Amino acid sequence: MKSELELRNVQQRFHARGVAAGYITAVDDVSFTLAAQPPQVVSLVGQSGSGKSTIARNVLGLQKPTSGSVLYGGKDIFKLSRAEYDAYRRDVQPVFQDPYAIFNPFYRVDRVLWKAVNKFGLTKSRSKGLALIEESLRAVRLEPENVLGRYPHQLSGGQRQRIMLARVHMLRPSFIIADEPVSMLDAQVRKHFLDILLDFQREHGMTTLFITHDLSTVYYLGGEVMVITKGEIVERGPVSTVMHEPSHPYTKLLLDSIPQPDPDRRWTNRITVDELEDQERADAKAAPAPEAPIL
Ligand SMILES: Nc1ncnc2c1ncn2[C@@H]1O[C@H](COP(=O)(O)OP(=O)(O)OP(=O)(O)O)[C@@H](O)[C@H]1O
Repeated sequence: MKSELELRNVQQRFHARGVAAGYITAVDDVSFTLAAQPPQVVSLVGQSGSGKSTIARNVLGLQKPTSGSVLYGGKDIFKLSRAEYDAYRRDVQPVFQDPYAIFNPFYRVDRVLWKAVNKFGLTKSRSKGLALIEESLRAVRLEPENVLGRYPHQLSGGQRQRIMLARVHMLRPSFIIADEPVSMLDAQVRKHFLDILLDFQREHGMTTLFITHDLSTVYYLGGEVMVITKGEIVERGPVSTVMHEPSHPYTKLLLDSIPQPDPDRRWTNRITVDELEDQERADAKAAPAPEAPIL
């Protein structure tokens, strides 16, 4: 049975100097569910510092929330048995922004793929392992002879990212947690990467949580989107609805801040959270005063 990933009232605080409380709340009472079936793409979009990566780290079990829980198949991931944890680690796969940090510069890139074959016991035979690696490289539109045997610095950023996707393809997880995976890639390579994720959804039934600050990427992927600001998810819905009829003022500001590719229309709408607060204060002032309670 395919599992479900759920965040239930997750709060993440970090100690911080120079703030009165002595801590900041990076993630504030966040709850959402990601279903493995039907496979879906859910984007989590928000500005820098809004808490996106912290949520990714919570989901991946890299950071235990201060309170609340992360559930996989209904069980708290921080309380899994060894065997359950191993199953979870295989079924929920990360893809990060900078795969260069994951590759060891002294080893050929093949090692990352062989490690997955061996760690998860995909096959014991070397020839079958190689066949699996080659099949997965082709699935992410890489020619094995062009990448195998090379060192990480001999590949482009887009090729390194696709090697990480080949690893995902071999493991066939139910969930991919992709944290800003395309922000360092140019438009063409970015599109390739997103198309592969969409293939994974359609052909292999994988659900992706796609973390980004870029609304055009969210638009391209489709599916659902969750909008986060200051650690709180303020809106969730189908991408087309949220983009065309945003219900939260922050989402409206985020949409207004998309640069226009028109040289005659200069992009002046820079968005800041302070600006949002100013606008909220102005709205509050403009709103009619609440009626006096009838005593
Ligand atoms: N380990 C940590 N210790 C202290 N503060 C942290 C830690 N990790 C994150 N933070 C703070 O928590 C807040 C949310 O950070 P987070 O990295 O989750 O945001 P983000 O939306 O992913 O930003 P970006 O898009 O820039 O990566 C920020 O104020 C950040 O400085």
